[in-house]
Amino acid sequence: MQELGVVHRTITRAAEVDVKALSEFGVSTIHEAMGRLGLMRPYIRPVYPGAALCGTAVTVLLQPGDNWMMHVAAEQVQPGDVLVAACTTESEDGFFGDLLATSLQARGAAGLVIDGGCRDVATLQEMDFPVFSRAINSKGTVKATLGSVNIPVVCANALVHPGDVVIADVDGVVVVPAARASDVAAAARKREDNEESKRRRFAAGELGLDIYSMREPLAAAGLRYVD
Ligand SMILES: O=C([O-])CC(=O)C(=O)O
Ligand SMILES: [Mg+2]
Repeated sequence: MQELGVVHRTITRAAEVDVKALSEFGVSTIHEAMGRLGLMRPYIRPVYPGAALCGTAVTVLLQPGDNWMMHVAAEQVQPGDVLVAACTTESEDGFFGDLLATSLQARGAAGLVIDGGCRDVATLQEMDFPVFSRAINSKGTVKATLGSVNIPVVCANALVHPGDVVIADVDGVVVVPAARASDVAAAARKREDNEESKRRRFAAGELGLDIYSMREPLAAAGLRYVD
């Protein structure tokens, strides 16, 4: 996050096949599958119900109150990319709205994750352009200060390199490093299959106490039942 005034035009995106594989899983499953890593802070929320996205990161570092770099970043977006916008300091300004969304959508973007504010939300919902932000805020921004595009950024506590896979749904936002995308997708599949068998047992009335063999360790820990 140190390099200002630069646009990296060549980035290595995660393989399409891995992005597609990851798109089949929810954020919680992927976060667990990668060893409980990669989550953004939970204050990043979808701006409308049902918003969800999965794609490769194009990153942008913004200055507070200034969305100049969003327009610079738009040119670097390719179909299937998710724009990930970090800010040099905490800011809830309305950096993004339906005009920028129209531009990104025209370039095939899969959505936006921004550690800042977003506006024009009703139109974004109509457009079905998924945005995850820290605030919904009408407050306008100027175009005067350089940031950077496609540098590694920290967005809501998550380190994001250009080309990483970003997945967002109602549970939150998770970032999978491009080099781990294939392994994490395989681990997520395994986890989901395992959960499905547990789901069936819970539905049939079995208790977690028995499914997870908890009775013995609970007794060893001194748990007493009083009738
Ligand atoms: O224009 C801006 O600065 C942000 C906005 O509202 C839009 O993109 O529609
Ligand atoms: Mg607007």
